[in-house]
Amino acid sequence: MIRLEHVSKTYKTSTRPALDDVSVGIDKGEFVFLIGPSGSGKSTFMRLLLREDVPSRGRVFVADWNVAKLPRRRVPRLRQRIGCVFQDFRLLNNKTVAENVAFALEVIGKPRGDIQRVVPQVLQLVGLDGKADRMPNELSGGEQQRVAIARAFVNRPLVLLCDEPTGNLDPDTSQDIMLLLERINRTGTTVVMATHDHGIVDSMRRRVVELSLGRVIRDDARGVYGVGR
Ligand SMILES: Nc1ncnc2c1ncn2[C@@H]1O[C@H](COP(=O)(O)OP(=O)(O)OP(=O)(O)O)[C@@H](O)[C@H]1O
Repeated sequence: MIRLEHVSKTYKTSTRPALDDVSVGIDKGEFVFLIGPSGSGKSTFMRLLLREDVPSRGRVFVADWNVAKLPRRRVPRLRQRIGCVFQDFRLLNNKTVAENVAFALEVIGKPRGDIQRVVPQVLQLVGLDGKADRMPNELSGGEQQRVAIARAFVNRPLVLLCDEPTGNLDPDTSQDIMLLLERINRTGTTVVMATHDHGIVDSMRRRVVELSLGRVIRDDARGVYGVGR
């Protein structure tokens, strides 16, 4: 589903590469934690998958797309198939919960009838039925993250990229969000999650890819965060 082949990325203003000869393959339906200290290259990894940037060297594949080679007009289609969830939720604060989720479908031109059918379904999936008409500021942080996950998932992406999705949440709420991400993963969606959260990585025992200074220094099938980090 995702393949990086000898990928290096050096930003113009930087001397050392943000990614340095990274080769990683992620199969459909995998759940992968991307860990490493601040500046190790996790966000760069995700940005290359979304074609927000292109590698300086090497090749990036998502599904069958050679991402860096995609014509510009095809990039929206790639991004439609990749859902994104962030630490700071990034909801539209002047729209209700249902409208936030619906908006993701409106912008890609989904028919109104489809939108009215699938939005309640996905809100139920994420445990927000009954909250469709609330505004984001009337929700807890965990609930806001559920809205963000619903919005990322409503179009059934191939891949869900989660950048520190529990970074603003307390441990119990974080566990609930992880259960939700696991449920989404069980639908066959590939999940890649960048995190600094030791507790979560250690409790889930999923694949762990660790970056350090832009290099993959560990790739464990059922990993933990690591001793002493
Ligand atoms: N747009 C940019 N221009 C120049 N250098 C950048 C840019 N984005 C990232 N970098 C550099 O690339 C390296 C990797 O950064 P990246 O954001 O990928 O790390 P990260 O692991 O996601 O960090 P964090 O955990 O803090 O989000 C860092 O040295 C960073 O300073």
